[in-house]
Amino acid sequence: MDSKYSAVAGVKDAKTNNFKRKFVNIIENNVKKVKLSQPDYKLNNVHGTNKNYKQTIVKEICPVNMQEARKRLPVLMVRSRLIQEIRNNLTMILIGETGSGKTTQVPQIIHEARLEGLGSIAVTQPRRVATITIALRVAAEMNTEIGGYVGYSVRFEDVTSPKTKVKYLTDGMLLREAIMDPLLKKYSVIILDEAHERTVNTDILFGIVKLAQKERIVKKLSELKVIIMSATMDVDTFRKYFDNCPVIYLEGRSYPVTIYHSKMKQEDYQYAALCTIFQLHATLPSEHDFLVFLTGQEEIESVMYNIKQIAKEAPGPLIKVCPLYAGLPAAKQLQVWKDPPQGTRKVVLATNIAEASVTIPRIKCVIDTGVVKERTWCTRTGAERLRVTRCAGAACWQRAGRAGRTAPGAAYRLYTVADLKARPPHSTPEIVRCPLAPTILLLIAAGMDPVTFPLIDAPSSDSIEASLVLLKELGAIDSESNPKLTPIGKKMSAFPIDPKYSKILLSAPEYGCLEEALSLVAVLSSENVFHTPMHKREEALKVKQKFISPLGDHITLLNVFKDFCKAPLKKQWCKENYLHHKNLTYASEIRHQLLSICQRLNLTVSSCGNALDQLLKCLLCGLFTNCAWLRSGAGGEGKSIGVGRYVTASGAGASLHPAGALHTARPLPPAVLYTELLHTRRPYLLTVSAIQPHWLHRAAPEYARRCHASR
Ligand SMILES: Nc1ncnc2c1ncn2[C@@H]1O[C@H](COP(=O)(O)OP(=O)(O)OP(=O)(O)O)[C@@H](O)[C@H]1O
Repeated sequence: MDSKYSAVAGVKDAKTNNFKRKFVNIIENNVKKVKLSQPDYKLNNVHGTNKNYKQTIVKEICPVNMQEARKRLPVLMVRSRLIQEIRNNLTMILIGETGSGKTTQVPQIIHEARLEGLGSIAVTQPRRVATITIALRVAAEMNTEIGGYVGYSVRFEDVTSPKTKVKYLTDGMLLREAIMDPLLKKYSVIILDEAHERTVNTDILFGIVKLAQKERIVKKLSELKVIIMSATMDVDTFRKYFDNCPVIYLEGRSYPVTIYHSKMKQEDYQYAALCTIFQLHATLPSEHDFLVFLTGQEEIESVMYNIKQIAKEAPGPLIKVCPLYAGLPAAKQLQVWKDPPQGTRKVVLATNIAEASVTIPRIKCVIDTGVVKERTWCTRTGAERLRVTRCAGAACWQRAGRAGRTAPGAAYRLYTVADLKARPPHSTPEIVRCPLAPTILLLIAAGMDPVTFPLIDAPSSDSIEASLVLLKELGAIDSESNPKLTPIGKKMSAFPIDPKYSKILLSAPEYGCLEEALSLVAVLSSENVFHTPMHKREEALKVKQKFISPLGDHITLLNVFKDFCKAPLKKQWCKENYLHHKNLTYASEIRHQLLSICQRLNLTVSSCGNALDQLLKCLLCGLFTNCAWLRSGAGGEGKSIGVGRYVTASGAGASLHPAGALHTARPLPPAVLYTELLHTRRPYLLTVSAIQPHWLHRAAPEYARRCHASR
């Protein structure tokens, strides 16, 4: 709320010189001016699982003069040299400025020179939205339909065909393909893009492709070329890891980006962002769209609300605000690529999902707050901590690189030059700060040894051990040393979801509740279904009451999903009930896919009807490590750490989240099952249900014994 008031105060200031004096000062000047030209557009044909939304954005992704623009890209200037290098080397690192054409052009260059031979080209991306938009762009550039020669594959959506030669896919999807075929035989070229991001999946893929290359030589199979790409990566580390492979530096970028730095430290980055937006808004033409980097959904919604309020009074053209964050339904994410009506400025408020790879045409100004919300995991307590932290230098350069892609641009950094210099150049790899059980299961399923697997940066042995213990207790592996998949582990790895969730599905027939378990796991694997707009918060919470179950959040979610499935006019129904229509639709698509895997595995699909405690018992089979007990004394006791009314099995203190169904329950249940333990300002248990403590013994006897012994 504070930010709202300070922002509105900012508007009042904006009408006085006070505002200008205050915020013009934050910028250091260094301007270049270049003329812009406006492209005209045509609509291309696309197909996919959701035709409509892709058609609405494709015209912005594929302007008619695209081929002209392509020719000017720096990567095409060195086309023949690049072809030669790729021919001569099995592995290479390609470094080129943001926007130089690596992601969209290198696969095309390879394909045009037929370097892939009979195989195909895989290009990985860390993020879904980038994967889809880039594939659409490349299909248009190659004048072919998406899903034909060019396709993409993201979780729960595969738009490829046997014809596909250039396939964009998320790193997670390529990892899943590696389980089925660790030698990745259908590919002759694999491009691992945005290597600097160091997601767990990409880090594992580095090892997988390295091993596959060697193995294919030993087995006298066709060779596998590997290209590692980024604009901002730690070259020495990668080069060493890839046996001193050659590094190709690509000079030049599409258009210049002028960088402005704040002259002084900004105490409130949201306020500084708002002021910068309106300062630029008052002076720049409406075709200059803005991209503002913020840290998360709540912050984006709050800034969005403030912009809309301020815009009513501020000088300048009309404003269209577009949010862009991971939890937003895919179709809404893609709306960001749509041009606003003429005379209107688009202001995109994004998290770091828009930081790398993407090109949003018309973005001429990037406003970078310099912060990111980072998730870390504590091996000992199993708690995930979400905290806002300064992003690494590489991320700052990536963000600036989102401007200057279709015309010259500018990046306004709300932090000082000294601050930038003090930042670590690269972020800590995800693999050393995340739970590893899902990844280790995939590695074992692909026949690899998780302990000796070659990694650039190895996670701590504690972290690997904790994950192996969890997999053993889930029944996925036979032992922690020299682990092999059990029959149930093999089935678990068939599902593209966390092993805790696949264990729930595999246990459900025993509890007669697979119908309900499928719905719930689908909803939990989708994004947040509740829509709580800031300005209608009270009303949204009131409407939510009708779904709330005294048993807790899981059954509440199930109630929502069941009613959604029954509603004849789903969109309208969601609107009236403050629910995200797209996220629920996505959940039903996920359910559909999970159901077909269950049917393939011959699982009995039946319903537990009103005996919903069966479902909760079944949930415990996968989420048994996520139990918490009510503290006996007000201040807590024993070995618990931190604050909160509950203590988890690992001794972490936490409170029920205020948005949860059990928050106001009295008396509070003595034991609960939670889906997530999240540490934001304080530790919270998220998506919580009441359970009976003795259920744990049947659901996970081995764990219950260990847990009992240590309590
Ligand atoms: N959707 C799009 N709309 C308009 N232009 C686009 C689009 N996608 C790509 N381009 C153009 O192609 C250029 C090259 O994009 P590409 O993603 O290949 O660059 P890159 O070198 O991989 O950049 P990064 O390192 O930031 O990922 C962009 O700068 C832009 O001019």
